[in-house]
Amino acid sequence: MIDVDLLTRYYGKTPAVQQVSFSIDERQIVGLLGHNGAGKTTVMKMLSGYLEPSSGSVHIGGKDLSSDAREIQRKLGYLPENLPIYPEMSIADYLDYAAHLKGLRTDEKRRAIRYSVDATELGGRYFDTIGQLSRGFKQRVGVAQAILGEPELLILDEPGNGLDPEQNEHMRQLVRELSSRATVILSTHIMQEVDALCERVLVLSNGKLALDSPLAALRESRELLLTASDEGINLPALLARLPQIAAVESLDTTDNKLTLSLALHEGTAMDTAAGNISRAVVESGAKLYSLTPQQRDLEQIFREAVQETGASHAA
Ligand SMILES: Nc1ncnc2c1ncn2[C@@H]1O[C@H](COP(=O)(O)OP(=O)(O)OP(=O)(O)O)[C@@H](O)[C@H]1O
Repeated sequence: MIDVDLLTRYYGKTPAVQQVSFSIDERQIVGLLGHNGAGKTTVMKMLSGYLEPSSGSVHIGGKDLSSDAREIQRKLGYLPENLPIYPEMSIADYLDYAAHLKGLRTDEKRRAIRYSVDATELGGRYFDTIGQLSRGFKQRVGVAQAILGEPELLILDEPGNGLDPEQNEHMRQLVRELSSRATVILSTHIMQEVDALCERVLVLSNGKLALDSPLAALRESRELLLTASDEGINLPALLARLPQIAAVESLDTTDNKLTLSLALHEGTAMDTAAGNISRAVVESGAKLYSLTPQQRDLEQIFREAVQETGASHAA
């Protein structure tokens, strides 16, 4: 669906985005993450054809954005970070104008506007002037224009911006619904948003791609926490000899109870490892109290990815 190759953008001499490459399949929800100034908005502007790259290319649906921008933009919905919404217009007039810019014909236009207004729950404010709306409602108007005409690709720069928790949940449901027929790329600072919505994450750091991974692979734990009775056997040494175990760390030994952290080798199936570990503990004569996968902390993973690029950037 999207192929981005060595995308680079300078503002004067400042490199905002450097040699970013990735491909996204149809109907995925991909989160674009990064600290302030990491380059998210610059990437999104380039993907939507509103900013020219200094070098590199973007292909969408097999077409080159640099030569087929108008055609691509008809099938693309873009929610910019700072909405270029006209304060003196009513929602009705603005959406009519946005639909016209998208090249929708009269009959399609009416249907598309009705769908957008219903999906963003703007019906009750349809004839209100945009300038009088709250930040959250303005954001919804921005989303309404982005989804006009059922785009195949949606680029949403901080869609949760300015929304209260209830509106945010509604937004997430809408994004999930839209993703049944569109590819969605959204930028966010909020980890719960990524957790709740995204199948894949791209992390930008200092304009470079620091991480590109399915979320499930990031969540996958390679550590188990074990508690067992302390029967005077050297359980850490015994478990360290199991082929699935890369390292054993003793966390606590109180009240005749051992707490161990067990790191598995890469590629080891959690079920196989857990079966072997529990068998080894029981056969040693100790009582197994618990054996649970340790949750990987997404915030921590992102921090590490950003630190690594920061280090290589500074080097
Ligand atoms: N028009 C501009 N002129 C000069 N520098 C710019 C311009 N727009 C962005 N930059 C710089 O490019 C870098 C990337 O900015 P960008 O807005 O893409 O980051 P971001 O990840 O979207 O940040 P935020 O989360 O704060 O919106 C920053 O160093 C920023 O200062």
